[in-house]
Amino acid sequence: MTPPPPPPLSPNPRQSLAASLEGRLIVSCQAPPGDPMRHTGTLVRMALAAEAGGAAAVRVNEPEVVAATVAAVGLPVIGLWKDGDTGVYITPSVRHALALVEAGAAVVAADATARPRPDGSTFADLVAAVHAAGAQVMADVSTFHEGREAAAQGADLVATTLSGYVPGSPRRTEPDLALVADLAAAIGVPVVAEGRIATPAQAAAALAAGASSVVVGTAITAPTALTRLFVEGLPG
Ligand SMILES: CC(=O)N[C@H](C=O)[C@@H](O)[C@H](O)[C@H](O)COP(=O)(O)O
Repeated sequence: MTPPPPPPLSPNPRQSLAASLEGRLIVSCQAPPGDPMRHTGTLVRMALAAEAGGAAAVRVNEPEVVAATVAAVGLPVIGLWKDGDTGVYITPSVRHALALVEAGAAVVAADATARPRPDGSTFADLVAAVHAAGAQVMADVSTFHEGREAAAQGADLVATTLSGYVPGSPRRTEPDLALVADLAAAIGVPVVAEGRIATPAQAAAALAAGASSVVVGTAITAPTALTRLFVEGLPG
């Protein structure tokens, strides 16, 4: 009797998530404090629209919104938890990170700059805790050095999110494609281009610079900021 065929190899979830994002768009569905769009049901609808439009994943703020998005949307959810707006405010502690995993985030995005974290932990502590809980980590960095360190500390993805937004990182109006290119040439984990990508051409340029995927937020999901841009562009 011929033996039964071996069971199919179980896919490595880490590799399969990275593969599902390769060359694709991630939509950041967030709204700042006080914005009329900052409403869980509204943010979930933004994520559904991103899914309908062909996005590969969504990036979502706060555990409650992560949980509601996971329940309604069939895409991987990259969760972050913004707490405050100075210093380390994107998923600043291990507690914040684990709350996002508990809410169903497949990936936790967290500040991976060298600045002190409020719970005294290191970025490596956060990576270890998130991995032990079964999720992956996207390191939000502002410089090449931080990106290389984050990869060495076990980050699964490195994103240019904080370039231009921390002390010592010059304010910019354009995406930091030089940082994308430098990181992509130097580190062995996927580099995500994020921050000020405002057009499809800029998204394509980010991929050409070596990004494995591209996050777009404001240009897709921020009607208040976009309205203001048009209003300020009018004469008088
Ligand atoms: C610096 C910071 O706190 N960035 C945040 C990170 O989650 C969001 O406010 C941005 O909207 C997001 O990075 C996407 O960028 P853009 O909206 O430029 O496409």
